[in-house]
Amino acid sequence: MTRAIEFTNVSKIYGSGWPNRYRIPALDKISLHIESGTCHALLGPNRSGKTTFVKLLLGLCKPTEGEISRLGDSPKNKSTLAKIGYVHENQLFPRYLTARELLRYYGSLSLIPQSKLNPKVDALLKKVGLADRATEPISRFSKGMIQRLGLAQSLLNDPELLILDEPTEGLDLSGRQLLRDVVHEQKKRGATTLLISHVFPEVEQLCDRVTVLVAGQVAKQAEITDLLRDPKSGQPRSLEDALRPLYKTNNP
Ligand SMILES: Nc1ncnc2c1ncn2[C@@H]1O[C@H](COP(=O)(O)OP(=O)(O)OP(=O)(O)O)[C@@H](O)[C@H]1O
Repeated sequence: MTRAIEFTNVSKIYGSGWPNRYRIPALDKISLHIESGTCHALLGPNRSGKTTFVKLLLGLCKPTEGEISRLGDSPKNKSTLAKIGYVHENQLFPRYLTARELLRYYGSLSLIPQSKLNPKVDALLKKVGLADRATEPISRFSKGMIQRLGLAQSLLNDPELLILDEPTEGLDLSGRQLLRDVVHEQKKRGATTLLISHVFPEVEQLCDRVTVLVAGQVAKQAEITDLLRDPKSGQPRSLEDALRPLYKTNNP
């Protein structure tokens, strides 16, 4: 198995004030890898460093120390961004564009040839349940509709790595099923999904493996099947029960 993501001894300290009067440690020498073709959950209490991990992965900020490999390359190599899809819990799109215009715009940025773009956009609008509202401006869309549009946008380039950052916020039951279908399709294609979530049942359903960050450090890494069984009694248990002790830990 190849590794889609690899962090080796990565730390990130934010500087704040002038000149860096306050130093805020967000990640502290974390090492972890994520195998290609799996769905991996990144969990942890508030301010444990999850967003910082994603920002480093996307090359939006630089590590203070350590090495990062993304799809076999450094995040400094921007060309691998074309192989990544990203969904954020609060998608911000130009509200005057229609759903179809928005997807065409992002598709052009992904260098999808024009001949393939229109059929692809129409297929994705259908997939996420927005085909009947494709020509309306996004300003008329509900939160769930915008989340669905964000999911469509993240799939335009058939991503090798799909990052889902709190993706179910605002999604109804069928939207959540859609998300499950998308993750299963990713796996079938041998593509990787990274899910950042506070919704444990969703993680139980979707993920193969889990990493829990606490106070900027890796507090646990395990197969989901191992976590869903109490090691002492052998009885089944929920992910929430398995991870509760880690969420009681105080952040720095
Ligand atoms: N741009 C920044 N400047 C200074 N400190 C920051 C910055 N971004 C994040 N931090 C700090 O880094 C730490 C980790 O934040 P981060 O957003 O990575 O956590 P998180 O696990 O995503 O939290 P949450 O679950 O609350 O979204 C926090 O103490 C936060 O205040």
